[in-house]
Amino acid sequence: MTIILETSHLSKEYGNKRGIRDMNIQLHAGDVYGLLGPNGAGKTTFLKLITGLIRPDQGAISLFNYQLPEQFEAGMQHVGSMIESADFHEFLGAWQYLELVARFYPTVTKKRMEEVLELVGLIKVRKEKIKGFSTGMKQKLALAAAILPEPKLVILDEPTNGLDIEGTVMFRKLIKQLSTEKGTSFLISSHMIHELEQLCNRVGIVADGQLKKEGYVTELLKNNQSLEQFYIDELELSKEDRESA
Ligand SMILES: Nc1ncnc2c1ncn2[C@@H]1O[C@H](COP(=O)(O)OP(=O)(O)OP(=O)(O)O)[C@@H](O)[C@H]1O
Repeated sequence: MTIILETSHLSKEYGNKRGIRDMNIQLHAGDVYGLLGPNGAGKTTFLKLITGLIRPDQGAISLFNYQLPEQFEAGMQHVGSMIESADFHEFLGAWQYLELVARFYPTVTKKRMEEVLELVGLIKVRKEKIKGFSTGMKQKLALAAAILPEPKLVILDEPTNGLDIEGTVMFRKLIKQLSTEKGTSFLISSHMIHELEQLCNRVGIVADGQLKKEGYVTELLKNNQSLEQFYIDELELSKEDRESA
């Protein structure tokens, strides 16, 4: 199995002593890996470290065999990401925004830009200014930008936040399609357990800034009635550990 992302002992502590500690995660090519955890567990921090938005205090990140942060650009060339609510230039139209993103990727054509807008359901409003977009529409545009250069790995932080049912179904179909037809790998953070159960082949449970457990969804489901039950049991164990420490 080809390892496309590996973190070892990745740690980041904010001024308030919160953050993540000793996160060791491996992603294999073709994985749809779900990072599950309650609010404040450290999921976004982990994804920000991998995408270079913040720097680690300790630990190593290898992305497509490039070491971060030293070889950041080379490592990120096959990665598309959507971390927290995208910060858009609101005066631009959706099409103009994608044109701006496309400047970083010489291989992206106008046809590809139309294709991604069609995929996320924004083709009809491509000329409208982002200022007038709803949260869900902005989320869809951020997703379009993340998949625009046909990356090998797509990193998505809470991607269905703000999406309606139709948008959520679109998002799920898109991930399945890209993963089965193009072999795209995904790293997705969410607390929507049912969503991850349907989408992912592997999940990691994060709580209190640490990776508490991980495994193949099929394996986890063998011993548990549902991923939800497994998740609740793991969080309960982690709470007991904390209380007895
Ligand atoms: N810039 C920051 N400064 C100080 N503390 C921070 C900062 N960003 C995050 N934290 C803290 O670090 C911890 C992990 O936050 P993080 O945003 O990574 O969690 P999360 O699992 O993504 O949560 P959620 O599901 O609510 O988005 C939290 O306790 C949070 O309060």
